[in-house]
Amino acid sequence: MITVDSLTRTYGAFTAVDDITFTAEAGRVTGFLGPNGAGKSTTMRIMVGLTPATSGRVEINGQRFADLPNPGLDVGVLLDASAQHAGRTGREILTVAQRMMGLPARRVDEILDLVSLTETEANRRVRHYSLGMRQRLGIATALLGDPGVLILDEPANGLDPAGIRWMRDLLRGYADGGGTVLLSSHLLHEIEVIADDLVVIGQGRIVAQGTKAELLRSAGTVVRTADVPALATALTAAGLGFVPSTATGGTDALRVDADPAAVGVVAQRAGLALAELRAAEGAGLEEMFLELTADTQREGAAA
Ligand SMILES: Nc1ncnc2c1ncn2[C@@H]1O[C@H](COP(=O)(O)OP(=O)(O)OP(=O)(O)O)[C@@H](O)[C@H]1O
Repeated sequence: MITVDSLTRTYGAFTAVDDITFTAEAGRVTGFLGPNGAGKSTTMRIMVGLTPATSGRVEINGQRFADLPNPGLDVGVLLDASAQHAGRTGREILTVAQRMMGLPARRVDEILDLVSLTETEANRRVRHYSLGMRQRLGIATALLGDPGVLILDEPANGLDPAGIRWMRDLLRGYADGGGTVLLSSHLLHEIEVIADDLVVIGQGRIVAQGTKAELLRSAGTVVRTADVPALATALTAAGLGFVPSTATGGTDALRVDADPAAVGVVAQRAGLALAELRAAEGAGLEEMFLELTADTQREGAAA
């Protein structure tokens, strides 16, 4: 379990992480989601002692990272897959880590097998690795000490669809076995399929958090009709909030902050024919993400 308590990090007058509090639970995959520059990497760097917090604290299974005697046995970390020594082979990098953690030599072969890096690939220098291979090696290093907690910053970056699927299955199995997984992404779709819980951050502040199911539920209803202005008038008269929806791919839809039954009643009373009426679910989460972070984005749209 990872506990983040009132964490703040400032750089001069700039607040990169602004009083954030959340928990990543054991047995669950927690997605840490936010647009570029939101503060995800800074938070993760603080978690593993690479950046000091200005205030607040982080505990990993009840202990500060700095107090863990052999951190690799408690927490696996992948912050930047390209930050590996380019002149070493994958096997050498894992062997150094294996020795530092005091693990048996056979663990290197086990882990290479687990991340599907072949013998030939393992003996190649990292400068010749593709980004996807670097991610696999980074995940291998994180998993080497069989830790109970994984902290992964954008781990799907550079993986092809089969690689993403592989990683998803691996992390799912890890969490199902009782592990804690915290993974960040600025891509909602990447995280939506794998996360059980979501923490959404924008401009250093948490803008939403909860189980994925809860956040999906709160996404409302997508409703499509040929006469959007009339529907908008009826919804306003009924006191229901709404925004234009892109979920249907057209401009003839709204997303309403109410359940489908309530929206259906409003439409029926207004004598409007509906082409579509459904819970917003996955599509709604994307809109919610864009909406939640719209005020706080620095670098344009998130996905
Ligand atoms: N050492 C530093 N000095 C000054 N500002 C910094 C420093 N490190 C990070 N920042 C700023 O803090 C903010 C948060 O950066 P961070 O890297 O944590 O964002 P992020 O959510 O990980 O973004 P991305 O998805 O782009 O990786 C950014 O505006 C960044 O420029």
